[in-house]
Amino acid sequence: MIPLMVDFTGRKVIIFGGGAVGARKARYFVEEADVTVYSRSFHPDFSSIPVRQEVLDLSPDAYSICPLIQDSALVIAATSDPDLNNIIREASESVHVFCNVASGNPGDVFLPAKVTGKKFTLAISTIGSVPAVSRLIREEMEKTFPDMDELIELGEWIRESFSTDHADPISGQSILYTALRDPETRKALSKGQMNAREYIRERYGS
Ligand SMILES: C[C@@]1(CC(=O)O)c2cc3[nH]c(cc4nc(cc5[nH]c(cc(n2)[C@H]1CCC(=O)O)[C@@](C)(CC(=O)O)[C@@H]5CCC(=O)O)C(CC(=O)O)=C4CCC(=O)O)c(CCC(=O)O)c3CC(=O)O
Ligand SMILES: NC(=O)C1=CN([C@@H]2O[C@H](COP(=O)(O)OP(=O)(O)OC[C@H]3O[C@@H](n4cnc5c(N)ncnc54)[C@H](O)[C@@H]3O)[C@@H](O)[C@H]2O)C=CC1
Repeated sequence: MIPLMVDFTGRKVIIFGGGAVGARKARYFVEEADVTVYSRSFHPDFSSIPVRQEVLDLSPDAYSICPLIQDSALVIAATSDPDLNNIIREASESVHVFCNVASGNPGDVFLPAKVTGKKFTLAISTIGSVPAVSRLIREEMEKTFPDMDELIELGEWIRESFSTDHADPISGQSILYTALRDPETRKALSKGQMNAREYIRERYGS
């Protein structure tokens, strides 16, 4: 399994199954992708998720599923019937489209737990074994890096303000590398961007 960040803008995501799990997956993609959900019933959460909802009783044969997924970027098999989900997975494979499977044989795509800010995304996965651990790690990351966006903004400023050949005399590493690892930087940052910049100018400025 190889992690990637994928741009789904303008891409089609097809979800089969409109239960709680289908709704969670729809919410995961809806901000970016063009999402259609096929199901014979829809969870109430769908009333607040702007996706195309198609009422359909799916029969367990790949031939009827293939036309629905042909030009999609990702298929999600989230019905409550693992056998049907497996058939959706096989249909996806036959038209060379990636497939995520909620229950049944594992698909070839897993959805991670994620922490997202303005300038970053952290994704955590146990590749299907214990999703509760992914959630635990996600919560730990949120506690450890509440200032991630601030840190990135500071990093951008350091890169603009110091030339790349200006190394820290003590560590010999670049200012960017050293200042981001300096615990005093994080302390200063907790009092604001200007405070952190002032600290870095004093500590690392030439
Ligand atoms: C394979 C995968 C499907 C996929 O690829 O989409 C999958 C499958 C299953 N999840 C199940 C249960 C739970 N899922 C969670 C939570 C999350 N599950 C997510 C992803 C994934 N879940 C993918 C693998 C990701 C990985 O490996 O890390 C997260 C990360 C993202 C998301 O989907 O939102 C989200 C964390 C969100 C957050 O950050 O909070 C919790 C914990 C909780 O909610 O507290 C529980 C209960 C405890 C437990 O069982 O661990 C069950 C058993 C169903 C049953 O039989 O009851 C299955 C089915 C099976 O395992 O067969
Ligand atoms: N991947 C994950 O993160 C998790 C997966 N699961 C598994 O995901 C599956 C779905 O879970 P829920 O959404 O809670 O189930 P659910 O029963 O609430 O929803 C299933 C949906 O599939 C539809 N459906 C089933 N057969 C159909 C058919 N032949 N044609 C058209 N629509 C059909 C139903 O109408 C319903 O809308 C379950 O097998 C569950 O064990 C459960 C928890 C977490």
